[in-house]
Order: sequence, then C-alpha cells, then structure tokens
Amino acid sequence: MRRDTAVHGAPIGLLGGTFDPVHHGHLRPAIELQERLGLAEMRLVPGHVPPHRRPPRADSEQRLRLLQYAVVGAPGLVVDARELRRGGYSYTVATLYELRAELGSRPLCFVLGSDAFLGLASWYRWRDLETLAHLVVMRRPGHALRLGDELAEWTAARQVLDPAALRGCSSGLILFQETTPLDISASRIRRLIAQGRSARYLVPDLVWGCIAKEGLYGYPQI
Ligand SMILES: Nc1ncnc2c1ncn2[C@@H]1O[C@H](COP(=O)(O)OP(=O)(O)OP(=O)(O)O)[C@@H](O)[C@H]1O
Ligand SMILES: O=C(O)c1ccc[n+]([C@@H]2O[C@H](COP(=O)([O-])O)[C@@H](O)[C@H]2O)c1
Repeated sequence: MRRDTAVHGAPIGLLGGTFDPVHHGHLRPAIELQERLGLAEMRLVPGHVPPHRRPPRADSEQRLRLLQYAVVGAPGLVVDARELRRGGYSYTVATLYELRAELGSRPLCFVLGSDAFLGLASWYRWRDLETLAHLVVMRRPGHALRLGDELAEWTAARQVLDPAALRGCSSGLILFQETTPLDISASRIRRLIAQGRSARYLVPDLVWGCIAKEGLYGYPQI
C-alpha cells in the first residue's frame, strides 16, 4: 500500500476492458466517475488478449477504432492503447506497473464493474494491485455483489466511503460507486447483430456507423 506517500497531481482513472464493442454501459459511468472523483482524465484501456475469457470477436485495431469514435467530443475520456502495443496477455498488474513508472506518485484509480470485481482473486498477481492503484467498483445491473470470504475480508480492510480519500494517497483503497444503471453488455450487442437485429442506441452513433461500415459482428454487408 502507498497510503503514506506524498501525492502529486489529480488522480487518473483507468477503465480496462475488452470493449468488443464499447457501449453506453461503459461510457456513461466512465464520464460520471471522471466528474465525480475529480479525475484529470478517464483512460479507456482496451486489452489485447484477455487473460480470463475467450478471444474477442473484433480484432484489436477494430476495437481501437470503435473506442476512438466513442470518445469524439468527450474531452474527459481518453483512449490508452498500451495493452494493444504491448501484445500478449493483457495482465492488469503489468499495465499498472508501466503507468506507475510513468506517473510517479499520482493517484491511479482502476475502475471495474461488480462482475469483474467478483473474480479479482483469480487475477494474475492480484495482491500486488493495491500497491499500484485504488480500485473503484461500479455496480452493474444484474450482478449482485456476493464476495467470497477471502475477497470480502480483503475488501473490508481497504474500503473507504468518501471519494475524496482517493486523492490523499497513490493507491491501496477501494471505493464502491453507484452510477446510472445501464443494463447493456457487449455480448448482447454481438448477439443482436448476429441475429440481424439493430443495436442502435446501445452504442454511440459513430460506433454504430463504424460497425455497419466495417461489417463487424456479422453485420450484413451488401
Ligand atoms: N453496463 C455496465 N455497467 C457497469 N459496468 C460495466 C457495464 N458493462 C461493462 N462494464 C464494466 O466495464 C469493464 C469492461 O467490460 P467489457 O469490455 O468486458 O464489457 P462487457 O459488456 O462486460 O462485455 P461482454 O458482454 O463481452 O462480457 C468491466 O469492468 C465491466 O464490469
Ligand atoms: O490481470 C488479470 O489477470 C485480469 C483478469 C481478468 C480481467 N482483467 C482486466 O479486467 C478488465 C475487465 O475485463 P473484461 O474481461 O471484463 O473486459 C480488463 O482491463 C482486463 O484486462 C485482468
């Protein structure tokens, strides 16, 4: 934990994901947290090969393009493609080590949905994460937060209720946050498109346009 380190600069938020494709369920909570937590920016960090799931349907360049369309006109949201450049499995701990080396003592807030948080104890070197970043957990509709004993105990020792606490140290705290509940998932979007149905308004219009233009996820090409 780095609770005693002097910190410099406003916190930076990191929302890691497969983003296959990015959707409003990522973007609206991301911008709410960026504003509420006073983050200098919220970086969307697409993974290359996800460690804990099947490979994405769209390739890395396609998912990156969709993300770049998604953040047009949203100055608080930034795309950070380091995991795509690094290649291989996208272990969060490796990404956070890189960022910590670049950003010194600045608070880092790794944001994840409650579904991802439930699996935290299976992540690669998960106990190192607290030495590198705070964790901010957004409640995801349809995913009750029933933690196993080990994760519940670990969480209780680190949880804070006041978002301002994250600004006072570089890493090591856990904050749960309510964001606008949007029951949207990338898998549902992929399923809709594969069935020849519309996923419009679940994603930004520019993202939908790119999916259609590039024929992603089985979108019919005329
Ligand atoms: N609707 C949502 N509300 C809150 N958090 C979300 C939502 N959708 C995704 N997240 C969170 O965003 C991060 C990246 O999610 P990811 O890219 O895997 O999207 P997904 O919709 O969960 O994809 P899939 O359906 O393919 O599993 C994860 O931490 C996930 O919990
Ligand atoms: O580092 C790990 O072992 C690890 C295991 C599972 C998920 N993650 C990260 O958690 C984030 C959300 O994952 P996902 O599968 O919901 O897109 C994303 O940044 C993943 O790289 C990381």
